[in-house]
Amino acid sequence: MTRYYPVMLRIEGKRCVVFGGGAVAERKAAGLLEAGAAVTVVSPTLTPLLETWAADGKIAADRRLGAADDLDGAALAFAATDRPEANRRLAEEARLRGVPVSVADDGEAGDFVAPAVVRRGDLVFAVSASGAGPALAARLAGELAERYGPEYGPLAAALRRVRAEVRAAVPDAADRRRLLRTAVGDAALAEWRRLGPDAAGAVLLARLRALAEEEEGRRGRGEPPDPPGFAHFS
Ligand SMILES: C[C@@]1(CC(=O)O)C2=NC(=C\c3[nH]c(c(CCC(=O)O)c3CC(=O)O)Cc3[nH]c(c(CC(=O)O)c3CCC(=O)O)/C=C3\N/C(=C\2)[C@@H](CCC(=O)O)[C@]3(C)CC(=O)O)/[C@H]1CCC(=O)O
Ligand SMILES: NC(=O)c1ccc[n+]([C@@H]2O[C@H](COP(=O)([O-])OP(=O)(O)OC[C@H]3O[C@@H](n4cnc5c(N)ncnc54)[C@H](O)[C@@H]3O)[C@@H](O)[C@H]2O)c1
Repeated sequence: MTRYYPVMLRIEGKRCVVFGGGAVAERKAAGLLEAGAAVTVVSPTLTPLLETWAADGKIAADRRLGAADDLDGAALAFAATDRPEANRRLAEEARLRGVPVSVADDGEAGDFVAPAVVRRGDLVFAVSASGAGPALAARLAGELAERYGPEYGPLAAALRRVRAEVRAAVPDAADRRRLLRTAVGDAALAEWRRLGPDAAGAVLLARLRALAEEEEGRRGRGEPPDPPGFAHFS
């Protein structure tokens, strides 16, 4: 059993090679495109959607069997053919070149595994069962998608601006930390939604200070903080 280390990779514009052109390859290519990668699919056959992406220039497609030199200059590789021997061989070639590779039919044979992903703008949920049960990862990600709907996308964008404002305007570290915790409480999140993405930085900061003062008041009266999970910070 492998204990994986989760990361958020910057792969925009980087060459990512997917071997195979079936449903699994399509899913990996879709995830890579979401992150702006330069995707090359190498496979004798492609799904209709992969064909469309190739025709539209969204991906590069080489309609043939995968070969070792496809890996030259790659940042990531995915061995997602339906041929276990081909996947294993391509994974070995990737490793020789120092290219991290995932293996679709045998997670343990690769350097990394793909999580189930839910994107809400800057907010990204990635769930992994470390190869124990991809369907469980997919199910739990589905639950997160229901709990955290599309409204969390713009909300994260507003929070990014609030945070920039606080970092620029509040020199005291403890004060900053207190404000930035208040900025992710239920009341603040509702406020960022209400004010929308175009509110002036000074307005956002003024609202945040007011909310922090209300919170101080609650704390003074012995009432629970917002959000409740932050109790252990204070
Ligand atoms: C999460 C997700 C992300 C993605 O692919 O982008 C993903 N698999 C998904 C779906 C899925 N995959 C499979 C089923 C059928 C049910 C079942 O078999 O359980 C379903 C469910 C479905 O289709 O609904 C079959 C399967 N998958 C792997 C093997 C081989 C093996 O176990 O080693 C086999 C058997 C093949 C065979 O029998 O021939 C291997 C891997 N699949 C992984 C990721 C990595 C581990 C992640 C983890 O454990 O968390 C890993 C190790 C490598 C990798 O691919 O990175 C995506 C859900 C996306 C979403 O819907 O949100
Ligand atoms: N990791 C996962 O999420 C997951 C999920 C389901 C299945 N699987 C495994 O992944 C494999 C692929 O699944 P699929 O549904 O996409 O299969 P598929 O049969 O739909 O597609 C396989 C693709 O690989 C291509 N191919 C075959 N040999 C090749 C080679 N040497 N080089 C390049 N391309 C080659 C085929 O032309 C085809 O396009 C399955 O065999 C299964 O073992 C993995």
